[in-house]
Amino acid sequence: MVDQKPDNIYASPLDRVTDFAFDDAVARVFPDMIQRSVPGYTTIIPMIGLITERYAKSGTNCYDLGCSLGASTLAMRHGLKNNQCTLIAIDNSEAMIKRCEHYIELDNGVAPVELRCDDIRDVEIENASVVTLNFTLQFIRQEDRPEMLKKIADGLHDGGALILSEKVYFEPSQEQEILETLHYDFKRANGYSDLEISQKRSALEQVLIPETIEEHKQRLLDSGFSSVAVWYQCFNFVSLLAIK
Ligand SMILES: C[S@@+](CC[C@H](N)C(=O)[O-])C[C@H]1O[C@@H](n2cnc3c(N)ncnc32)[C@H](O)[C@@H]1O
Ligand SMILES: O=C(O)C(=O)C[C@]1(C(=O)O)C=C[C@@H](O)C=C1
Repeated sequence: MVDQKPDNIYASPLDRVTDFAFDDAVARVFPDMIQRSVPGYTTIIPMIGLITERYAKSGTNCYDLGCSLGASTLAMRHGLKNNQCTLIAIDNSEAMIKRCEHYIELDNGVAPVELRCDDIRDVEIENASVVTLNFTLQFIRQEDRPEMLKKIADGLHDGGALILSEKVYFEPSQEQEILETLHYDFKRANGYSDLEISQKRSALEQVLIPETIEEHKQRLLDSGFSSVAVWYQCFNFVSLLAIK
């Protein structure tokens, strides 16, 4: 078993809250952290498998960009049971990749998985039928996002799919306030204290930059995708399916 712990990273008062990073401490608590923090995560993961099954084509590559511990990777792998594809999972956090290796070893899927520790902005996307960005693009600098999405669209075959899950924000601000409040209610219902919520909020402020659903849709269309649908939303977390 890979050792994993409950998330109490922000439970005690910190003198100074530093920027959130995907380091060893986060990697150790990550399964607990993401499930308790992202409304709908436990629904989105199996649906990534289902979407992969529909769009994957034998003889192509499937990519999971920002794979963390491989939850989305393994969902994709299970969706590949009827296809001969190579699954390429990439993350630039060494702590995540080291642990991800163990989770992949423990899994009984058959599709070969290539695990790479690399910056997804620097890797080539080629001969692809399915690409997943499950809560990763939000951590990429905004000015780098158009090029990243254009590279993905260029690397996909016609009819190929990008699954893009993101935290989003809303305009007008009243809508934002309602959905953000419900997100914090979700965290509280999952056992996070007000202190944990506020310290994590400060840690993420400069690191996780959400955009509106409209901005995401327009940029995907501008990047070369022919259609974009929101297939899932819970509060301020959404998942889009973009088809080339
Ligand atoms: C919220 S997690 C992704 C969760 C994962 N996809 C899942 O479904 O469980 C975001 C991941 O993106 C990775 N990441 C952020 N920026 C990256 C970059 N430029 N290149 C590669 N990975 C990156 C982080 O290290 C982190 O593991
Ligand atoms: O928005 C928040 O408050 C979160 O905790 C979200 C979020 C995410 O969307 O990735 C941020 C960091 C961790 O990876 C887990 C969850």
